Amino acid sequence: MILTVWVVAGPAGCGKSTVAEVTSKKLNAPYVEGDSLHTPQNIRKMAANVPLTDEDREPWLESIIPTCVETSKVTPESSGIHHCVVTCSALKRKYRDTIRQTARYQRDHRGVSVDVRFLFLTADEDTLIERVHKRQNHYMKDSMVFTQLKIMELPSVSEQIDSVIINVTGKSQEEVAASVYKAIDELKSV
Ligand SMILES: Nc1ncnc2c1ncn2[C@@H]1O[C@H](COP(=O)(O)OP(=O)(O)O)[C@@H](O)[C@H]1O
Ligand SMILES: O=C(O)[C@H](O)[C@@H](O)[C@H](O)[C@H](O)COP(=O)(O)O
Repeated sequence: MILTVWVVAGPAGCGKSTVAEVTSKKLNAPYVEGDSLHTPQNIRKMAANVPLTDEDREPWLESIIPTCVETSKVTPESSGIHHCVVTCSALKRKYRDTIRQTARYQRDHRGVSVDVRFLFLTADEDTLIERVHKRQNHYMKDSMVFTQLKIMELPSVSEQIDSVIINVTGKSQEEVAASVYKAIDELKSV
């Protein structure tokens, strides 16, 4: 049994939730909204325009894979290939490495084989600001985009084994979906 977790990553407004829905339909897989895994303290901080520290992010990042395993209802006895989709900004290499590490932990200590794949969405600053501004009922303010872009590290060449970068600037939702399907095919075969 293998569970592939598709992490739809990138800064606020890049289209994570939109792409996660498309990916979840394409793979007939459950979809976990990563923002729902934050502690109330983290949400209060972000709503007050205070960027999270790495210490704040750690328990959140560590909860991503276990939540996907639980949501997918896979156990060491399950058979076949399973998929789960989750949104998580995962802006820095070390955040993605934490997610990769928690996947290895599932295999080594829980007997559940988890592969992680990152669909990393990026867009120019103006696009992100405009989209976050339009988002309703969300705790993130548009100014948080600036701090996110400051710390963001696009997946490096050495991460190409499990990650694809998709620049969504100027692309319609249909064009983004087409790029996502292509990336899924590429990453399925590694
Ligand atoms: N390709 C696109 N072109 C234009 N608007 C988009 C596109 N993808 C998403 N949006 C819109 O941008 C806003 C942010 O998208 P969302 O999926 O919530 O991003 P995120 O989850 O990364 O914050 C939403 O209003 C959404 O409808
Ligand atoms: O779409 C968004 O509103 C953001 O991407 C949001 O998901 C936020 O990024 C995280 O909740 C954690 O914050 P960091 O990106 O600072 O780790």
